[in-house]
Amino acid sequence: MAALLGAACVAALIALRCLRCLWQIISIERGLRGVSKAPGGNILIGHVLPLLKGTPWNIMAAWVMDSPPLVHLRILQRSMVIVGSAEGLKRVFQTNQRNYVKDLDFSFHPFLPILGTGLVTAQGQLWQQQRLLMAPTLRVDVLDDVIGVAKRAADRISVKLDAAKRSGKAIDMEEEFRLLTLQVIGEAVLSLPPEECDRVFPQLYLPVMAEANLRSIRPWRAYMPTPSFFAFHWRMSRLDSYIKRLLQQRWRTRSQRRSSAKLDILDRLLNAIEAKGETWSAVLETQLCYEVKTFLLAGHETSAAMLTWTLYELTRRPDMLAKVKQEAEEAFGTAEAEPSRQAAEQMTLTLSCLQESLRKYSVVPVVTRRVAADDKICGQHIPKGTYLACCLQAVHNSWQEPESWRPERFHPGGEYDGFKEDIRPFMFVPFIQGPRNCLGQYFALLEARIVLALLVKRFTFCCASPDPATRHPSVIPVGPADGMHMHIR
Ligand code: HEM
Repeated sequence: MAALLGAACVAALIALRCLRCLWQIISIERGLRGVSKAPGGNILIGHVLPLLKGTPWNIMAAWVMDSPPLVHLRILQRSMVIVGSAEGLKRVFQTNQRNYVKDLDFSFHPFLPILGTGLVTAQGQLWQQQRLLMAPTLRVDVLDDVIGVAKRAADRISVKLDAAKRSGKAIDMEEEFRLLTLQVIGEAVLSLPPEECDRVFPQLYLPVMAEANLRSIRPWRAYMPTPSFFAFHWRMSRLDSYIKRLLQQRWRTRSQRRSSAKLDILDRLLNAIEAKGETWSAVLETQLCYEVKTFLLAGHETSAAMLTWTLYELTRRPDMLAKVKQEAEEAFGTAEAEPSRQAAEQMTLTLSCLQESLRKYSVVPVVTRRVAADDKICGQHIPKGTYLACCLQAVHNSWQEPESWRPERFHPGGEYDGFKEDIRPFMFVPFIQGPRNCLGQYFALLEARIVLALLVKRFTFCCASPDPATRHPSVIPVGPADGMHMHIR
């Protein structure tokens, strides 16, 4: 009798939860009545099937461009609104930024075992605290050193390119840029030698990221005890031990390192922590481990994709390539000395090429958020609990002839300058905008300017991929679908 009563209680609790969930769905859906609905959904699973018919972010961009500025859809029980205009992004990223939190239970969920409470996935006070601590290290202090780190990486890749030139074999520049950007971030953050980066990261870090990406589309992989499940946990624990060992050693030797000429990002971070009067603890160690993995994630594939697309586009615009080479000659000279920060920052034409690739290819096509309290976006009511897909790609595609690659758009008096002043920063959002914008944007653009300038100065690249411009259908950051094979002359 007692067992029966217990079972009835459990069943009643489950039923109550289901009813509550249903009520939430109904009230959010009713609140979104005024927002145009995406085509093709059904009552049971919402718009899952139409989204699975192609690349989800391309489909979302097409929907919101057909019915701007907002489109409403449902993914299983989650009501979502696609935001596809600069005005809408301004509300979410800046004007009412605090109301739009990271959706840790949905799109970020598969990455939480890796990123934990690192900066990309942190919320509230912890985020604010960590952002304040880290912003100076990435935005100001380390930038002078990035020039040398990037130049050394370009010198190393040049040895490989020379070998490819002699052999006549095509080389996959996407893969090479991925290794290069990992080496750059490994050296800038942890002073890791390149061989160590090449040894550790492809073995431990890249496979766990690949598994997390797979879990985004097939969430059940996180719960099924398959060989990949166990391999993921084994690699995670080895990666964490490796990073934590480095952290402990650094903390012990921090006073000796302080007098050394070159401080890396970790040195600067530890100095800032010590200056706050903090002592070493397991909590601090775990937080720093998350931050290191966050830098690795945020800082390499994005930059690699930007470099790959820019190199590809330059092979198709000989006039622009000649100007980029000219700029490189001026910055580096024939002796190829390390340029000053000022000289590097004067490579504005190279910068416009990188910016135009970020616009055309929307390397990060969409970022997601959750609405903390009822709000209005572009005059439409958006209820608490709604998920947002901020469609950066839709905004980038609303420029004139969006598929054409024209760095001139970013030159003084170009298309970018022509946008109304109040929305201009939200018409170009590869790094988003506002308080949660990308902390590594200056780092990434400086690194890429140095690498690109040196490579086009030294080599001639000819595309060997049959279909190089096709974007990867399912992985963010978006690179080419099948690598970027090039012959070197
Ligand atoms: C072309 C290269 C890059 C692109 C396109 C890019 C893009 C982005 C975007 C779109 C976000 C916002 C994500 C969101 O709010 O959901 C972001 C955040 C972030 N990025 Fe980047 N990123 C790049 C390079 C880098 C590099 C090189 C680093 C580190 C060295 C970095 C570190 C970060 C961090 C720490 C955040 C989190 C900021 C916060 O939430 O306070 N990124 N990035």
